[in-house]
Amino acid sequence: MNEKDFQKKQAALAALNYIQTDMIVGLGTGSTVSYFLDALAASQYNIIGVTTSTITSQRCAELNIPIVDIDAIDHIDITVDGADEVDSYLNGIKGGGAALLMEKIVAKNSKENIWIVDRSKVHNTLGAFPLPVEVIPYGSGQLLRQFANKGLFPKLRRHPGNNQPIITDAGHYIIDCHMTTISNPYALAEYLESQVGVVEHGLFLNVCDRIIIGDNTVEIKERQQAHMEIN
Ligand SMILES: O=C(CO)[C@H](O)[C@H](O)COP(=O)(O)O
Repeated sequence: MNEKDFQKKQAALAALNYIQTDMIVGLGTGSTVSYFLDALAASQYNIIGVTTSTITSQRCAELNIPIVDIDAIDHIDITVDGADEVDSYLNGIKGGGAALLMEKIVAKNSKENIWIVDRSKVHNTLGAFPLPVEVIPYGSGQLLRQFANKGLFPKLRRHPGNNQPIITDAGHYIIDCHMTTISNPYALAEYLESQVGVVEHGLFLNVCDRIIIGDNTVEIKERQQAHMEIN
């Protein structure tokens, strides 16, 4: 196991400390969450999961973790998810695994959100990781043009093998915006949310309550209060 995977696993194991029997647990998507699912399946906790992607549902089936439809429950106690990048305010970029829409729906309906990450994902400012934006296929070429004019350096995400556009679980495309630095994530989120054809974006602002950074010694940071950019 390489250093990054070691850190992911350490963070995932530490997240188990926040789980209690009978909880309804939101289950994110990605390789870090996969370590968490392994740990959860091996634990004594009797939980019900709410999944954020087909792939996580499949992993739960393999591991015998019971899951429930999000609309069949009235609350989610806690969600454990990964992230692609996190800043010092615990804001983040998600969607590297194309699951950002369901991840955001589950997160917004959770009483508490924990992100588990390796140290390479923690930066002062967001933008090093390309920002995924989930869009309706119809008119996506127009959005690509608008985003380019806005200086967002957009690129339609395609399968490396056949070069076809990636289709999300909800049937949408992903446009990755390669900006390098996002100076005002709040303004960018507002712009993206105002564009017709944009379904959701990967900026998760004031969502994460606690981040667990895996390392030889696990570091845990808690969000103190909502952070708002003042223009
Ligand atoms: O947002 C996500 C999927 O849409 C993942 O949480 C994110 O991509 C992190 O993945 P990994 O744990 O594999 O690095």
